[in-house]
Amino acid sequence: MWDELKSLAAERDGRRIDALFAEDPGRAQAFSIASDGMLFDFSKTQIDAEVSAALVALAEGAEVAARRDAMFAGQKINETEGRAVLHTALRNLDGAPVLVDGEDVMPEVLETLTRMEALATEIRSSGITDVVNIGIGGSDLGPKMGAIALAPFHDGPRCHFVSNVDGADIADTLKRCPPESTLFIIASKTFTTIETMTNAKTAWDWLEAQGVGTDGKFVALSSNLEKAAEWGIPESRVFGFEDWVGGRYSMWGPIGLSLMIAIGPEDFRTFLRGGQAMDRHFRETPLAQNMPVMLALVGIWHNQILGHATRAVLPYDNRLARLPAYLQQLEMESNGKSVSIDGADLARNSGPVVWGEPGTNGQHAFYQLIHQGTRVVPCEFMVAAKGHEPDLAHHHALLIANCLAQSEALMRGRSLDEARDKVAGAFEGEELERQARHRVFPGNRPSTTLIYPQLDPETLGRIVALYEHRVFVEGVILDINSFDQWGVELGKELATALGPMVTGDEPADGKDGSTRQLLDFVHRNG
Ligand SMILES: O=P(O)(O)OC[C@H]1O[C@](O)(CO)[C@@H](O)[C@@H]1O
Repeated sequence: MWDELKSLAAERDGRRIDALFAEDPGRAQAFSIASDGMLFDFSKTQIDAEVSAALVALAEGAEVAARRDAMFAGQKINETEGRAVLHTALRNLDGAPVLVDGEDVMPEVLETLTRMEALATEIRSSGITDVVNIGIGGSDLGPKMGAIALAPFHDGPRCHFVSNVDGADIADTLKRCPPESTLFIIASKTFTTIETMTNAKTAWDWLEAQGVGTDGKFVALSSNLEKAAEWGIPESRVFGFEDWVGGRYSMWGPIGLSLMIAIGPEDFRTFLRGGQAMDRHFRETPLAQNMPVMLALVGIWHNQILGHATRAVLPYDNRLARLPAYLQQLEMESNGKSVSIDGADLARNSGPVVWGEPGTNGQHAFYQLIHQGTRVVPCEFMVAAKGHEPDLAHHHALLIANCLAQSEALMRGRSLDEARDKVAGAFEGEELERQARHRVFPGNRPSTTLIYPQLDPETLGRIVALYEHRVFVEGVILDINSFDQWGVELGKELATALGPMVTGDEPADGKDGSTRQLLDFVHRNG
């Protein structure tokens, strides 16, 4: 099927997307999927009925449906770590049994959720003014992205997120927090991550130095209950989760506690319900109408078939400002691999480089390259039909107009003739030609748009689950294990070894010339 897709791509080389709309008045509807009030429109791509059928056949050939069912059934599909992959159990609110090694995990999942809700309710009414989530990667990006996204629903204490081992992060945060009314959440699946442990210790020392003490000031979220216990945090304030919740898939459970405290248990449940609705859609809808499946297949068409190495995620929703960063971990840590599940070299490129910024800001920064650069960057637009500021509806109308204008401009472009007309009054002769050429937009650049009524907890849940399943489908088709992350290990090991060389406690013998030179600079200037 890969070869067939390559030849379909070759046959379509140079064919204009706008011409496809002219040929087929029903194109927009035919290449869109509506589900639970959201609409995913992928009609502004070169995908036509034949390509779409071949992409779906690719997914069928990779047994996406069977692998999906194996994931939901608790099979150990994370094969390099021998683990099940069951973040979906965290949003399985009706409690239908989910078995791991023959045991139903749901009673414990729901009990933990209830305990989290009790603590969140207590904290929201206890005079705590500030909550600081200390975590990194999956223990930071999800709740932080969610807290920004759901700002209109934020009626709990202020929430801060400290992740970087750079002392600037915690120092700047602590300046904004009153010690007597601040709660710290240590969020770490392993409870060994150096950044998180270093920041947690600094917070601990700070409270002691302020004369406030640490009693009742810490909560721990982890799979490593033994390590959490070493901190002396009372059991009632430790929330465990199992190893079948991957870090970057963990915001639905205990790692989401800061978000739950911010928006309240009820809205957090609504967020879970949104994720659950997307799970239902993913499990029950035929592949060709399945939103995560088609989102993944559009990505495969652009990356593995057409060779576009990056993808821009462009939310026209300022509160989704951290979504691109969240998706970078979700997608690149999951599918940035060079070996297939059986350990052989990957037959094709791994997942794309994902990047982005909210619109309209990005328009005034990097869109120049997207429109006129030599490389094609497939764009993923997102926008809400309605904002949360009824008095500022004119802002929202402008926002939507800009979002739609960008996908139209990318598709249509501007021809040399049109560019000549633009500058005809100002230049003539050779200069007119030269000036006109600078104003040509090649167009025919693909984009998709995800549109939803309004960014609320349920919609956010749907969007996050949509992308999780997209990553899963892409991983299955590429034959990648999307649930391990061995590629982060080497840097961690080398950083541990370099620590004493930075402080001067050990010589830098054996290091390469560049590393020695950089260490030398630090020693002379630090
Ligand atoms: O939650 P932990 O164990 O502190 O890990 C934080 C992050 O570090 C990583 O392991 C990568 O270094 C991520 O996968 C994870 O989300």
